[in-house]
Amino acid sequence: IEANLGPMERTTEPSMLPLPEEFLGFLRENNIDSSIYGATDSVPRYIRVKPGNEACLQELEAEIKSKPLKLEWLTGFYSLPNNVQIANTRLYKHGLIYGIDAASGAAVSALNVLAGDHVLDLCSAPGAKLCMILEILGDSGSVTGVDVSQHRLAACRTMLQKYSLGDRCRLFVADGTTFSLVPTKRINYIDKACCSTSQENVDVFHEWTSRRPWKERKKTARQRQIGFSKISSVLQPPELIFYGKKSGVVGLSIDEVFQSIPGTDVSGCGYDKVLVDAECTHDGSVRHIQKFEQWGWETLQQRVLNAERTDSLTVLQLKLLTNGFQLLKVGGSLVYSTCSLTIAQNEDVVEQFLQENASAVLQEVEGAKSWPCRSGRIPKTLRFDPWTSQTSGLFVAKCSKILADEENAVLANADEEQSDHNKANPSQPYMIGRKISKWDQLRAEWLKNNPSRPSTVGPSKMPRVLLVTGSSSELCENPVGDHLLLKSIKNKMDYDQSYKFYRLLFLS
Ligand SMILES: C[S@@+](CC[C@H](N)C(=O)[O-])C[C@H]1O[C@@H](n2cnc3c(N)ncnc32)[C@H](O)[C@@H]1O
Repeated sequence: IEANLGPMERTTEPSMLPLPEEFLGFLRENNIDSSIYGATDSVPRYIRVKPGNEACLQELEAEIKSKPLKLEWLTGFYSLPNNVQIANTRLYKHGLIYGIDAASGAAVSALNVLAGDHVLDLCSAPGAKLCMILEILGDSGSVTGVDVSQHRLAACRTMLQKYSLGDRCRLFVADGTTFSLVPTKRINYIDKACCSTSQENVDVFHEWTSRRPWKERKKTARQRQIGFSKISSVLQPPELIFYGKKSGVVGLSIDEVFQSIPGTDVSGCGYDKVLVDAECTHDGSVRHIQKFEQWGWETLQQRVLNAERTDSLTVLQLKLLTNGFQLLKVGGSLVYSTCSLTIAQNEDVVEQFLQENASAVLQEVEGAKSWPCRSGRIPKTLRFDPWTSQTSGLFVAKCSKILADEENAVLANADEEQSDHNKANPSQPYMIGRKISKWDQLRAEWLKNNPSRPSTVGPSKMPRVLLVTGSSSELCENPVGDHLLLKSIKNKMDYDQSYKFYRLLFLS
């Protein structure tokens, strides 16, 4: 594994921390070098400066008596000696700088957020990455932050308010594995028939305030509950704990904001960018591990290493990644990151996800060639660690959502097909695209060049079967139309199955 990961520049010095035996066992099991916990002194403290406030850094320098060093590889980031405290400085108190590790900044940068994007941050609390996304977004688009922990998300809300970044943000306490709300701006694209919108609820969201009377909050919660039972079968409805003036919520009815899109329909109206900064064992976060010195090393076993927790974590990570991808629009990008250095929580999760999702394609992270990080075990994935990067440990993988390859090929020939189609004699069989010759050779080459997308599915190596069917080569104006087409194919398959032509085990 180490050979695949590439060399980690390190010393053989053991950790200076009195790590407990169970933790050392966990590190050995996962091939993680315990000396990273001795590298804490060489990992600087990083700050990000709100764009346009770089000139104030001289004032910071005078206050902390140390010069912030500009990070050449990451815009807006500066490093400080790790023993410097910024909490009492004017810039920090006025929300012009905030602490965020450079590796975390790289994960956000990998997302390549553009003006106007609608972004989903599926595990957003306490919110450093969310703040950075909002800063990059500026005055367009929206960000939806989701976290299962109410108190952590409340801290995130405080952060947004302190840094005056909440205008385009909405925050939901919800389970990221089942969250299913798309950006409200995209709702027009959805066939209203699939999401019943009640006309009885005429109440709309007014500007958010933390001082809404208790009665009003209760009324809203009750209406939302009613709306939800009509719209979706999700058991625990998301709780909206904050929304900014331009987050797309103000002026909408409860039904409109809590419109849940069933299953695969989301592709046409989903988010442009999704960040899944998943819950993990935090073993790469050297500062986090250091804190157990104060919290007591015995709690590390229960908080980090509990076997039940670590086993179910990979299941949770895969579910978060899968649901995040489900909510991504076709053509959008998703970044999966964790602050664990284990293979199980990173490459293994990504590999399994790619096997199960044919429309997910791993992408090279733009600009990463100049970043001080290593490649993960899967090409195109990145690993940051204290020795190589002088940052906390972080794994980053980026993927995009494409139409299935075959559909792409059909689209590429769309013009050609269109003219053929116009000339076609309806009594003759209709052919899509060019005739494919040398099929077996092409297939073998493709499989060799795409090892992450094998011809089999899952550990039992079921063959992956592609069913090609045909319809008009013009895309349906409404994405639901294409979904209905897929449903009609499934009906045909079910019919075949019921007559035992073949057994339908998977349909993706
Ligand atoms: C690594 S932290 C995220 C850090 C955050 N992105 C930031 O930059 O500050 C992981 C978060 O995932 C949240 N989490 C755990 N299980 C979740 C779930 N099922 N759905 C959504 N969030 C979850 C945790 O509460 C925690 O806040």
